[in-house]
Amino acid sequence: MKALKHLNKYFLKYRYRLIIGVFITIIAKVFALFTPRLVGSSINVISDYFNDKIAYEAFKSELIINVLYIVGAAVVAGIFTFLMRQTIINVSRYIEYDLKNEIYKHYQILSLNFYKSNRTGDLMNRISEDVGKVRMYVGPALMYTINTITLFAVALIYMIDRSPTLTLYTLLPLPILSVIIYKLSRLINKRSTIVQQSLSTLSTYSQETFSGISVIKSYGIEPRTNIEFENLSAENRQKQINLTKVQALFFPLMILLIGVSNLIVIYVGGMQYMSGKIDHIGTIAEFIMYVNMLTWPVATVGWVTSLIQQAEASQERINEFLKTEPDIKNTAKELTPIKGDIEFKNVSFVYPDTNIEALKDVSFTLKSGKTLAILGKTGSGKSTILDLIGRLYDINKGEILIDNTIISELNLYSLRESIGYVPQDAFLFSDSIKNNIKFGKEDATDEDVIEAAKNAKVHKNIIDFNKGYDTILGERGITLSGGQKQRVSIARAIIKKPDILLFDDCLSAVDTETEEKILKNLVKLTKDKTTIIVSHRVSSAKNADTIIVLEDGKIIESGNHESLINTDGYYKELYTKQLSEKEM
Ligand SMILES: Nc1ncnc2c1ncn2[C@@H]1O[C@H](COP(=O)(O)OP(=O)(O)OP(=O)(O)O)[C@@H](O)[C@H]1O
Repeated sequence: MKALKHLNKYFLKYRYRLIIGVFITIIAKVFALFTPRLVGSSINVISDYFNDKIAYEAFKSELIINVLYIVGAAVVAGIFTFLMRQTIINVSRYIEYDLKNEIYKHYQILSLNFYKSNRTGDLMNRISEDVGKVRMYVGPALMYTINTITLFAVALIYMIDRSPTLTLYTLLPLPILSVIIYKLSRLINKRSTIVQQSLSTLSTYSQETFSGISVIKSYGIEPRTNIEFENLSAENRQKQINLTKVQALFFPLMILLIGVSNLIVIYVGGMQYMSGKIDHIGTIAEFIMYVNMLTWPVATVGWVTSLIQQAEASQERINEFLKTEPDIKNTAKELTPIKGDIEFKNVSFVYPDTNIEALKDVSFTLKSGKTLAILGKTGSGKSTILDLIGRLYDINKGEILIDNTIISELNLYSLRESIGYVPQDAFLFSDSIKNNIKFGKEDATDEDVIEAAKNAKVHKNIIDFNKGYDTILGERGITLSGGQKQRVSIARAIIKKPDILLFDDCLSAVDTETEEKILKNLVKLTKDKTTIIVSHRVSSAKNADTIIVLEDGKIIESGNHESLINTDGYYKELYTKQLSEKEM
């Protein structure tokens, strides 16, 4: 129960609703238990009439009054049972909502590394399935526990009042029932978890094949994927059948145990009536009703126990993430406006998850308003430099200074707010093109959006779509070409008018002519902004104030276009090669 303590703050938050819920439950049960008493006394009236103890008129009026009471008690119990669900189950929905928000908010502050070391499916599971299991504890488990306690307390008073011996015999099979249901519930849960796991494998497999459908089709491997799906599906079917087997045992077992209890009541009650230990025959009917009313709550004790165990395990998994601290911490509480001077002083960086040393002793200075181009082979560490400027990771050695302040001492949100980042792999949300561009600046007007799209040379493409800027993009923007996606992504960054602009090889899918036009616009737009362009093309780098060439995490060349084409090395080689390609 230690993990579940996390929920106490929510119980406290909704304490008034819960207290009302408890009262309502008690009232509902008290009224529900009137029925057996009234049925018992009705049978006594009938028996008295047949034994000539009362006259016909008295018999008739007493019976009618009893029937009216039964109807009245049932109506009141029904209304209060409805209200019981409306209070306690509603509270569980509120807590579920709060807990989901708490987890989501926490996910948002966790660092990139957390997302690298945990699978998306796991993150999703903890916020959906695990929260769902915890809700069963704060809702149904709590409600059934109050229900059972109240029902037992009230019923016991009534039963002992009628016959203590018969009460003992009636209650005897109930603990056995509870233990059996507990064992069965555990088995059901175990098998349900196995079914859930197999379902999630099945859906992950289908999701992946749908996302990669073009690869599957172009390689003609549909039959192979069909067989694999069929195999996974068959495995799932078998697991579902195994689950159904134990589920099917649940109700027959209940019926069997209720039957045994009823037999005991009839036999022991009958014997006691014959021997005169029970005065009225109606008591036997009353006890039969108690058995039927108490069996389900007793069965729920076993069920509730296993619900609590599951909730405990789920909450433990949730707490594990909630307790995870972000690797990147914001130490400056005050906002720190950024001008845009960037300096790397002997920076070395090792990725914590792979231990790859991506940067080795890298130093450069970039004054605010100037442009730096970074070139180098794949895997040489270009994107890593951009990630470090956005403080997606903290460095292991050296110093990164922004406006002469160590990056970790700046307010994290001010730093990121001042950056417009265009990633290598353009990611667009399943939303309209307009909203995807506005993502960079929520209060942007339609004119701002159009201007940004024009500067990114994507406006003409957008207005060619039937719905123009309102065109909805599918998952990962599948309706756009690679180059169009890159340009929408550029528009998203420049609309923000940030002080620092980071372009990570974001013109790779654009033809050289469009690239030229975009670069021309960027020269105007980035005049007074610190800009870093990562590229594999000399054409993107040549206008930069400084160019650095990376190899294996180290700077091997640096200078400007003029100086570098006059020095033998990677840049000159690339320039000559790309120039001859252009001439061809
Ligand atoms: N998130 C990461 N976790 C672990 N290792 C990484 C991560 N990102 C990059 N690396 C490794 O760090 C090295 C530098 O990668 P980086 O992405 O900075 O290269 P790059 O020059 O931008 O490459 P490209 O031109 O292909 O984009 C590579 O060896 C890469 O495998």
